[in-house]
Amino acid sequence: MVLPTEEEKEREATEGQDAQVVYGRIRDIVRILGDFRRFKAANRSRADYTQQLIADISSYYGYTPFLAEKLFSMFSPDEAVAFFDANETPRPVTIRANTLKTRRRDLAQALINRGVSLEPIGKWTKVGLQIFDSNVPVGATPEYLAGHYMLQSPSSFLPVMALDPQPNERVLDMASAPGGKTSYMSALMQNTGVVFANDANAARTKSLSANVHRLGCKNVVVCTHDGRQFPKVIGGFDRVLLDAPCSGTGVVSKDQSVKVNKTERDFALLSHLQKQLILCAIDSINTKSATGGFVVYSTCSVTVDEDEGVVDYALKKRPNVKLVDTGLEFGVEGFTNIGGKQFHKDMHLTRRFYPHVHNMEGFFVSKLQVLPRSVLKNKLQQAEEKEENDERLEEDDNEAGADVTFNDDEDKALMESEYFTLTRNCLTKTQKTNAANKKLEVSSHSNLKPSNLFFRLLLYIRDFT
Ligand SMILES: C[S@@+](CC[C@H](N)C(=O)[O-])C[C@H]1O[C@@H](n2cnc3c(N)ncnc32)[C@H](O)[C@@H]1O
Repeated sequence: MVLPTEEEKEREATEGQDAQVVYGRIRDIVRILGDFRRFKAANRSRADYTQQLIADISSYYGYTPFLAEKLFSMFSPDEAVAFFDANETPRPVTIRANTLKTRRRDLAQALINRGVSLEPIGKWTKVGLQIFDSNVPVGATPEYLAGHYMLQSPSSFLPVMALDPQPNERVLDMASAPGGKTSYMSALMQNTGVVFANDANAARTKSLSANVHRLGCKNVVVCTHDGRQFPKVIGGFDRVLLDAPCSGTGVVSKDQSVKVNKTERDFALLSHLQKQLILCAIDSINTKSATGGFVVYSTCSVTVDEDEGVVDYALKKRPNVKLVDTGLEFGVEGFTNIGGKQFHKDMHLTRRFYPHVHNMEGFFVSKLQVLPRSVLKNKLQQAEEKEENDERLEEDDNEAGADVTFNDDEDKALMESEYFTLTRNCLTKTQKTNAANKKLEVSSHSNLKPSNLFFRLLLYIRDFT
């Protein structure tokens, strides 16, 4: 073992003191920004303090200035610091009981007998257990090797609970390795139907296959395609989970490299890929599914560009898709607007999970229902008809004597009206449009006599030939 030199010890001590000073300043600025009028110094603006705070967060917690600012901007200053603090603390170790092989109660008893201290995670899950302490490595107990449980973070239960796959369905897990969610889906479907577990990374599908075998999932087909090849490869699914490749800003406590290894360009490329994948996920749905028709889009990132930004894009590109309730009991509502960006009004139905709020990794979960295009067509038709009707009513309001029923006398009056007194060449474009609208309006009246119709037709031809 190499002992640190006196010089190294001194440097460490100085750095420690420096860090304490920076953390003290972070706390001070948060307090000042919390009641700005009361605490601010005379010559300093809010922007000054905020800039200093972001610089201090970047240096104290070790994020690139770009990422520190990106994450900071999503929260109030005090919540931001709570978020950055929580990323420094490891999350609890948790496992999911595999109901294909055991019951949670039996598993808990077996592990307690081996000297594991544990408790159910919470009321919201019937399969999760939190491990507090253990005399044995939980990743190598006989129960683990026999496939009675999966080491899995609670946040990764949530997309599967939202997807709610049913027995006998046909389900796609588009980006599935190493298979925590695939195996949970398989269990919820009681080993019936089929789960296509896809991942573009062939190396990662090895651990996926190993987990599928260990956990006894017999309804899983493992495949290795770029998700963007769906539904060309295979489509017609009742449900699709897209647990998308992401920057991992929700799992910093597990992987500290996220703090420094993503540039602005990486974020742009990722959200572009996520947008392509979500459209493929939507297009892989059988819109006539009797039981399903749902896509769940989730990420382990908290950045808006990878979450609400992607869902909003999908809603714009696919008008036959709507956001629905995730069915999850907790979580913070997704943003309908933030930093000058406006998202779909239903974005509040999506759910965000944060380490500092929920003591679990940061996660985003959204659930989309994909409707048949015929429903969309009807909806569009109805919307169009409504729009036409509204326009017509508006015009009626604007026109004197708009409520016209036609008879011969009125037709006579009309003959003497603007349509006949103006020559065609004198009509402006607007007048022509008005004239055309009037004629279309007239033609929709049911009490027109054939003679009147003929007369109208003459008018129409006159204006538009
Ligand atoms: C967040 S991880 C999935 C975790 C997995 N759902 C689970 O619960 O164990 C994202 C996965 O996306 C895969 N991936 C990346 N690009 C992809 C693409 N274009 N198509 C399909 N999968 C992709 C990665 O290999 C990675 O395994």
